[in-house]
Amino acid sequence: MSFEIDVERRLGDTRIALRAPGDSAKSAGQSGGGGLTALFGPSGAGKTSVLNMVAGLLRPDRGRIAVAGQVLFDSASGIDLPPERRRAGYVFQDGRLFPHRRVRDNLLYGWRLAPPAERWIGIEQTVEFLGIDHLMHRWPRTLSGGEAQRVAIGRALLSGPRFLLMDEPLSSLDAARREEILRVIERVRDELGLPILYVSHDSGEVARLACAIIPLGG
Ligand SMILES: Nc1ncnc2c1ncn2[C@@H]1O[C@H](COP(=O)(O)OP(=O)(O)OP(=O)(O)O)[C@@H](O)[C@H]1O
Repeated sequence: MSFEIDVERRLGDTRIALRAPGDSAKSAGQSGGGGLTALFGPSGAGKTSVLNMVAGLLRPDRGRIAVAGQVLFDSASGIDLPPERRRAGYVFQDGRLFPHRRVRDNLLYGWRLAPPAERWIGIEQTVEFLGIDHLMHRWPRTLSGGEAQRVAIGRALLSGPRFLLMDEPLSSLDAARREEILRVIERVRDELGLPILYVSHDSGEVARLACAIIPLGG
C-alpha cells in the first residue's frame, strides 16, 4: 500500500488515532506505485482530519506519515514537510472551484502552482482525459456538479501532484453524475499510476474503487 499512516491527534474532546502501516492493510490487485486506498468510516470518525494531516494542513500530535516511500512527517526525527513540498492534489466534496475564474483559469491555477520539473501532465492532455474541452470558457456557477468535479480533478492533476487526496468527491452528486465521476476516478486510478487516498463512508463506493482499505472509527 502506498500510504503509511500512524498518527494521533486530539481535537477538542475527540482523539483521532490511526495506525495503518503500509504493508499490513488489506490489499489486493495493486500495481506499481499507484492504487486507490480508501479511508473508510462513519461521520465524525476523523477521516477529513487524517486527510488534512497527510496534506500537511493539520499537524499530528505524534506519529509518522509516508507516501510511496517518501516520509512527509515523522515526530521522532523532526520531519514535517510544508504542504507545498508534499505535492498532494486535493479534491473536495463540492469541487471548490474559484468562482471568479473561468474553467480554463481554474485549470491554469493548478498548472502555475506546479514547479516546472514536477509537471507530468499538460493542459491539452488533461482536457482530453477528462472530456472538458467544451467547458473551458464557462464560469463555475454554470457547471453541473459532475462537470465541476471533473474540472476540480483536472486542476488537481495539473498541479503536478505525487499523490491525490479525495474527500468524498461523489457526495454532492445525484445518481447519474455519481456514476459518471466514478468512471473518471477509475480511469485516474488505472491509467495515471498515482497513489490515491480516498475518503468515503459508502461501502459500495469503497468495494468498487479500493485496492486497499484503512478502517477508521465505528
Ligand atoms: N477544530 C476542531 N476542534 C474540535 N473538534 C474538532 C475540530 N475539527 C474536527 N473536530 C472533531 O473531530 C472529529 C473528526 O472530524 P472529521 O471532520 O475529521 O470527521 P469525518 O470522519 O471526516 O466526518 P464526516 O464524514 O462527517 O466529514 C469530529 O468529532 C469533529 O467534530
